[in-house]
Amino acid sequence: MLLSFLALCCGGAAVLYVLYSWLIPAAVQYNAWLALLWHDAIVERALNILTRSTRPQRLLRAVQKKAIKGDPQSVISTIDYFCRHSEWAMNVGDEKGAILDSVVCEVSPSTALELGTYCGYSTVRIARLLPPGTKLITLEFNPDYAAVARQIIEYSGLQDKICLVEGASGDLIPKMQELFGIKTFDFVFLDHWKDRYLPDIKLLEECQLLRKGSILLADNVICPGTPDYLEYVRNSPRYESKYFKSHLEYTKVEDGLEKSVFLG
Ligand SMILES: C[S@@+](CC[C@H](N)C(=O)[O-])C[C@H]1O[C@@H](n2cnc3c(N)ncnc32)[C@H](O)[C@@H]1O
Repeated sequence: MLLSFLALCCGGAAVLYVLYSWLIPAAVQYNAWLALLWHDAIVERALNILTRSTRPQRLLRAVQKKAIKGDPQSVISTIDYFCRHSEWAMNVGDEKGAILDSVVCEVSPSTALELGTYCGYSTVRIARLLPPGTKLITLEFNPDYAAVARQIIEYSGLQDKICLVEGASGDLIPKMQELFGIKTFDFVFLDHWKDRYLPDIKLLEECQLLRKGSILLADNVICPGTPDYLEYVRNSPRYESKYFKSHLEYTKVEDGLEKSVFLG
């Protein structure tokens, strides 16, 4: 009796071990729907309850513990390591980040806007490549995320190159001229909620914040996806658009960035 009970327990533990350490990680690496459900709905909530902290707070602690203060590259590598080995997070990530880096270097913008800061990963990534004198304006409407992002930006030593504004893109875009004296943006990185991409570039157009040659770079155009935005930039005579194939951050699920040149 005791022996069969022990065998049952061992069998159950073995099944759980195989599920947790092999089957689930393999499934979430390759399936978009499972990846988002597992990382965002299950693991994040469970860890929030178990650790009585939020994912951005855990990410910030990893940076404060492991990254070199004042070294943006070390902050970026620490976040990537944390997201690959401890806990996934919705940063643009290292793979798409390399594409982002090459576009920022190519544009070398004098004025730059980011929609969607989250913990400041892409903000630090972009700001470290900006020419002297350029300030990146980044918008975030979640005050808890903005508070973490401020500390990560400060830790990376790039606070003089970044202006984090708390609020919704739809409210702030029309105020760019009044708040910052911006006439047009050379570079815009879109990485906020996906249903806002299209209304916000139309707003940027309406507010005349795009000039001939302005570059828009949009993340997650495949996963979770931005079909209305893609349809617009790929078919409008006002844009010349190109897709950069990659993967959803820290997974093998297809995702990519859409680079669109505003033609005026
Ligand atoms: C995918 S995350 C950004 C990730 C970040 N760009 C990175 O790569 O490190 C999207 C962020 O956009 C913010 N957000 C979504 N819609 C927004 C809006 N309309 N205005 C401002 N922030 C928004 C969310 O709160 C979230 O923090």
